Formats: sequence, C-alpha cells, structure tokens
Amino acid sequence: MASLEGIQSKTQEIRDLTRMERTGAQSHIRGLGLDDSLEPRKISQGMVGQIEARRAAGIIMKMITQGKIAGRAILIGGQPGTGKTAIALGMAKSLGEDVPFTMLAGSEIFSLEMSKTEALIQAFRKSIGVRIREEAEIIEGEVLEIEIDKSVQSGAKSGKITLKTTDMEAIYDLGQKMIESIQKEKIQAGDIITIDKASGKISKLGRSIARSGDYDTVGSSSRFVQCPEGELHKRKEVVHTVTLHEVDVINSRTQGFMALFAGDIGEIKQEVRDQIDTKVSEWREEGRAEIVPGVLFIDEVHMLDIECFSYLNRALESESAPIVIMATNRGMTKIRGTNYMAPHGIPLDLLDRLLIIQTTPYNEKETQQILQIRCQEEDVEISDKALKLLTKIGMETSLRYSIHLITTANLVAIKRKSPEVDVEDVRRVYGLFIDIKRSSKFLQDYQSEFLFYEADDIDDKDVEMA
Ligand SMILES: Nc1ncnc2c1ncn2[C@@H]1O[C@H](COP(=O)(O)OP(=O)(O)OP(=O)(O)O)[C@@H](O)[C@H]1O
Repeated sequence: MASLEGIQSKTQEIRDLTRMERTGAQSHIRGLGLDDSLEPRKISQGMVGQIEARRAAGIIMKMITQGKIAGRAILIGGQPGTGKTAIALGMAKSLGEDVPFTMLAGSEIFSLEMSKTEALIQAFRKSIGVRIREEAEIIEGEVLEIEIDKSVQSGAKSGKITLKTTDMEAIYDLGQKMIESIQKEKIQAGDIITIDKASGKISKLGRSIARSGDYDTVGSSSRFVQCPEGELHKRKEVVHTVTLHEVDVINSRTQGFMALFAGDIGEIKQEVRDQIDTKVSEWREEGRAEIVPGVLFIDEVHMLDIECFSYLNRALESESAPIVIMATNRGMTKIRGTNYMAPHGIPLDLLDRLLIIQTTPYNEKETQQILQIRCQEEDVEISDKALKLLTKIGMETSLRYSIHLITTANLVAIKRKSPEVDVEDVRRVYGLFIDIKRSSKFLQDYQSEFLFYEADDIDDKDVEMA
C-alpha cells in the first residue's frame, strides 16, 4: 500500500524519462504576458493581442492561486486558430512547475482500453497534486574529485567521487545511473551537490564560494554557496509534489509503476483509489501532505458525450476537484449521444456552471506579429516583403495555414541557398500546399471523380463557428 517513502523517487524517475518539452505549434508561448496588476501587455511571453480573453484568464489565475474557484469551470469559445489552446497553455506556464496541468482532447476518451468515465477519472486525478513533506537521508558536500573509467571489454562505466565538508572528506563508489546523472548535470570539482540516498538522485546546489575566482569555468548563471559544515550524511526535510494518478498507478497491483513508462495503464480499480484517498487524508491530518488542485484542460470539448458531461457535472462538486478549462470552436451543435442541439454542444446545466471566455479573430497587425514570433521561434530569417505576403495569406486563409508555410518556405529558401525566406519562396509553397478554400473548390469541381461521393449524408448542422 501507498507509503510516502519511495513515491517521490519512482515518480521523479518516470518524469525524467517521459517528460517531453512542448515544442511545435505552441512552443513560443511562455506565459499569459500579463503585468503585475494582471493587465495584458500587447506583446509579451510570446502572446499577442486577444487582450480581453487574456485579461479574463488573468483574473481566473488569481482566483486559482487564492483557491477561490473550486466547483467551477471555464469555457474558452472562439473560432479555430484564435488562440484558445495558446491561452490555456499560457495559464499553465504561469501557474508554475508545482501545479499539475493535464491536457486532453475530447476525442481521446474514446478508447478500447478503458471506459469513457475511467479516462475522465484518470484525467481528473492527473490534475490533482499531493504536496508531500518527508525526511530524506542525503549526502551533501563539495566535490573534490570525480574519476570515471570505462571498461574496454563491456563498455560499462564505473567511478568514484570524493566529497568534503568543512570538517571531513570521504570517497564514494559511483553506479552506472549516478555516472549518467553526473554527466547530465555537468557536475565537476568545486560544485556543491546533494545525493538522495534512496533514489541516488543527484542535485547541484551551486558552486563553492572558494571557487568564485575561477571565471573561466563559471557561467554567469552560477550560484555560489558555502561549503557545507559537519557530517556528509544528513537528514533533511524535502517537499515534492506527485499527482493522485501517479500514486494510484504506483500502488495498483495489476499495473505497477512500470506502466507509467509505457503509458499503458488500463483501468484502475476503484478500491485502489479509495485506499489512496483514505491514506492521503491521513497524511493531511498528520500535516505531512496537502492537496494542490491543478488544471485539467479539455480541448474539443464538444467531442464529449452526454455521459461524460453528466460525470463532469458531478465531479466538479468534489472538494478537491481541479480547475477544468474547456475549449471549443463549435457554435450550435448536437450534444453527442442525444438529438438535442445546444450552444457549443454542451448541456445547459453544465454551461450554467461555466465562466465563459471568448476569443476573437486577429487583425492584420496581430497576425503579422504572431507570424513574426513564429519565425523567430523556428529560427527562420524572413524579408519584410515575404512577411507581409505571409500575413496577407494568413488573413485570407487561416493563421494556422500561414504558420505552416514558414517551415516549408524556409526549406525552399535553403534549397536555393538563400539565408532568408523571400517572396518567391512563400509564393512557391503557396502553390505547392493548398489551403482549405482552394481544397474545397477543387473537391467541388471534381467531386464526381472521387470514390464514395454521398453528398446527402453530410450533416450540415454540425458547423464550426463562423
Ligand atoms: N494571441 C496569440 N499570441 C501568439 N500566438 C498565438 C496567439 N493566438 C494563436 N496563436 C498561435 O496560433 C496557432 C493556432 O492557435 P491555437 O492552436 O491556440 O488556436 P485554437 O483557438 O486552439 O484553435 P482550434 O479551435 O482550431 O483548436 C498556434 O500556433 C498558436 O500558438
């Protein structure tokens, strides 16, 4: 059954291995771009315009951090490509590392491996953190020397590390995993480090003050710390946050924590969850743990069906519910699993609980600014004229389409050995890759030549916001 000890090391190991930086379409978003009084700056942290929606998101952030938003949820509605996902990610980035953030597309809950509600329960529990305080045994000291040898036959590495405090000095053997960790963290003589004895995790606290004169080996971001005093072995209180879902999986007898590596979790028994909840409330009573409600972002929420909406309605009542942010680009459409139409395809009783934020289309200047930020993010040099043309294309087709043209135009520019994208490159990729309008026209012109053309079957009620 769940014990505080060990949960941290296991989850940390998994996170190190499975954590992927969110690159791609949203990699330029680094926050909501608000000032200290929560007013949106015109361009900041990769965010452009959408002032009203960002202002509203800022107020919600404040409510989240003050714990005033339990039992409610937010809906971000707006046309495709108006920054709904960008705003949700901006909120996640501003909340900090300690607050869990889970992203789920409505369609992801339809899987053969688990029921829809199980998928939602897992998403909820991934978004609830448990901040745990525990005493850990650590070794803390200044690195005097590191010696790493590689076996000629097997290639396996072995090594030794000499650590000191102001009072003592000792040599420790290094295992394969610790050697990797030392190399990854670029640990060298003169660094002050701690080693967690249970997990073998090595963290760098900074450089020894005694080394502050070695300018050649020190970057400007180095922190200087005193060489520790006393014993090398110490007990220290450490605080870390795991999610309820991670605790569930680690304690699920059928799955075991290895399942987190594979992402192949399957269903978790309700009795396991009940036991975990009881255990966590014991830890809370003992003052060893506290709950950190995180954020669950459900994109394409119109893809959920009536059963899921009914689950959401109930789950939001729970005292430790995460903040649920939903996004949709649908207007009036059918609630899945029923024949009823509703705004955004969401039942009215759930809609009534939501704070609704609206995103609006961008003007030419904002579109150009977003494209410019994307060019910088993708390390693409672009001429003013080419950027103007790309903006014009963005206004006439879609922002997403013109963002896609950046990478492709850059490849064409590289092929003709030009250091920057010019008008001819944009023209070329505009001709090679068609946007939705041209694609639809092509389909209309040649529809009779496609297989399985059954125009009468198309349900024209399910329309995106126009
Ligand atoms: N205000 C903004 N500032 C900077 N980048 C933005 C902004 N709005 C949108 N983008 C960028 O434009 C692209 C499309 O935006 P995003 O995916 O957030 O739209 P969406 O509203 O979620 O669209 P959909 O309804 O199709 O899911 C992304 O690369 C996003 O980062």
